[in-house]
Amino acid sequence: MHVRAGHDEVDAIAASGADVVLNGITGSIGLTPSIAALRAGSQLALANKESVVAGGHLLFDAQTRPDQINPVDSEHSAIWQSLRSGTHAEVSRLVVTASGGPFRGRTRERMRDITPEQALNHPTWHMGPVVTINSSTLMNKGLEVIEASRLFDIPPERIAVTVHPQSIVHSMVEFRDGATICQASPPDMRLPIALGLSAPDRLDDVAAACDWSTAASWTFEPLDDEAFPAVDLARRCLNASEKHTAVLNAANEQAVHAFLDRRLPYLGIVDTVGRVLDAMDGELRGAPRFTSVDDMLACEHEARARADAIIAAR
Ligand SMILES: NC(=O)C1=CN([C@@H]2O[C@H](COP(=O)(O)OP(=O)(O)OC[C@H]3O[C@@H](n4cnc5c(N)ncnc54)[C@H](OP(=O)(O)O)[C@@H]3O)[C@@H](O)[C@H]2O)C=CC1
Ligand SMILES: CC(=O)[C@@H](O)[C@H](O)COP(=O)(O)O
Ligand SMILES: [Mn+2]
Repeated sequence: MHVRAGHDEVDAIAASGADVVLNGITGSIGLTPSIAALRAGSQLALANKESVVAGGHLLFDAQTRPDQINPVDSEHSAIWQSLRSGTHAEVSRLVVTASGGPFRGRTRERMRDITPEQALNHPTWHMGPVVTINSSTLMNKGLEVIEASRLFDIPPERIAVTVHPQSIVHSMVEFRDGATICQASPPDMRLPIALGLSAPDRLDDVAAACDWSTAASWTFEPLDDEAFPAVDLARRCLNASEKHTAVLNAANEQAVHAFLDRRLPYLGIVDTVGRVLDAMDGELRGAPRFTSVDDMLACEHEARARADAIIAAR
């Protein structure tokens, strides 16, 4: 067996020219292997949403042919599958579903003393710590709106978010005639992962389908943007520039780790991200587009340093 480790080795493995490379790394550290896989001509099965959020055009410019990215994030896989029902010009809106996380229905006041243990208790999915905390703050949904807009070339104002606590409808596409097509299945990542690897073909018996022999309720409710401001913040970044979305993600990564280390209170996570964005806004608007991966890394480095300073000063 050959064991390889370290950042350069991850990039080298991604660049090996496999038919499909699945990127399931957490964080924007996943961008360079994504770029390496695309440049090598591999199909990229992408769970690492941070590649899209932090990399912006750097990711898409690395493609050697159209449609080289197979979305694996469950919502984006659902949209990708639903988009088979019509053309891009026929799409009216994308509707991204959110579980609402463990604190759905709470006011901000009732979220002041949340502990890492409480926030790591996702109601429907078993996932790694960073994405689980992001689901609880709804920052995951903010990142996913950015991801959807860029993957499917749909502007933010035509992407809705609806809270669906059962996580059965993984997202939907509304078409111009009023039809809505969704992809539904019990929450199980084996399905989008398998499709990401096998597309355009479907494999047999990957995961359980919905059970129609017992009564079930699927509910949908609006997102409470006051209690969960992360989606609005992400939309503002998406409208502003690709540098804003990279800063959003980098500051959030620092804040989530600080919360998990008990150096930051729960409400401080999104608050810190907002403060970093406010501090860097003028600078980002002055040069909104990345000139290179090094430029992206420098931008992220500053965002992380500013987030760390805000966290340390609290
Ligand atoms: N879990 C899920 O259901 C879903 C996850 N995603 C996305 O997929 C990604 C992974 O999530 P998840 O599997 O939950 O996270 P986990 O924390 O369970 O796993 C993260 C993986 O990333 C690896 N990793 C972290 N840092 C580095 C690094 N610097 N270099 C190489 N590898 C690294 C870890 O390796 P090691 O173990 O060696 O530390 C680990 O294998 C995230 O972007 C998440 O948002 C999207 C949809 C669903
Ligand atoms: C499984 C998956 O794709 C996660 O990103 C999931 O979306 C998290 O669920 P919520 O963010 O909706 O709570
Ligand atoms: Mn998701």
